[in-house]
Amino acid sequence: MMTNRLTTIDSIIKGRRSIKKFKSDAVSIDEIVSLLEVAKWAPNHKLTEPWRFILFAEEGKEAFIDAYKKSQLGADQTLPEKAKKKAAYFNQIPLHLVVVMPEHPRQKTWDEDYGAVSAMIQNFQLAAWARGIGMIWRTNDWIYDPVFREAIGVESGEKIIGTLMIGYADFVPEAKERTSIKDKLTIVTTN
Ligand SMILES: Cc1cc2nc3c(=O)[nH]c(=O)nc-3n(C[C@H](O)[C@H](O)[C@H](O)COP(=O)(O)O)c2cc1C
Repeated sequence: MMTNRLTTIDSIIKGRRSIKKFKSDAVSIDEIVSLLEVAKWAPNHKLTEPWRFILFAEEGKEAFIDAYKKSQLGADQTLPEKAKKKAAYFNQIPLHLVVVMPEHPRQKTWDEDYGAVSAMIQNFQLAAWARGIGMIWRTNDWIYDPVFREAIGVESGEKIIGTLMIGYADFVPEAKERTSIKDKLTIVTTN
């Protein structure tokens, strides 16, 4: 019994991939909310729960894409071809979830909060993967752009940790090799 459970957890961790090609099928907002309810059980020091989320779904996706486009306008206020293509690609993705962290002024707490949000996001990715939902965690340059931040209502003193682009996978890429832990691990057994 225990072995089976561990095998399942291990295979979800190892089998999850970042997804870039999605089916057009909608993902239920309620399901995302339930997955976030699961993911919130991530370790977080002093229970700061240092996260909030903005979910862009249905017609709301346009607000996300408009914010992206606004951040990409050239000096002549035109949208470069590359950004137009990206915007069209984003439009095909069922959901966009922006993860936001309050930036604590104390470095130690900031570091702990960033660790907690990262753990929360990975919980979310894994819980979603176990239910057949894929995503990619993106940290593109424009999430740092004040134009994008303001357009989606991120306040000063908040950091966008990433955008999660979510849907059912249309293509699951091959796993990229990981280094053997033997090359990364020092074991100390004597004093
Ligand atoms: C903090 C963080 C930021 C990432 N940002 C991007 C990104 O901006 N664009 C992208 O294509 N992938 C991004 N990724 C996904 C990684 O590239 C991906 O996890 C890695 O290539 C391994 O692939 P896998 O997740 O399928 O195992 C990010 C992952 C993390 C953890």
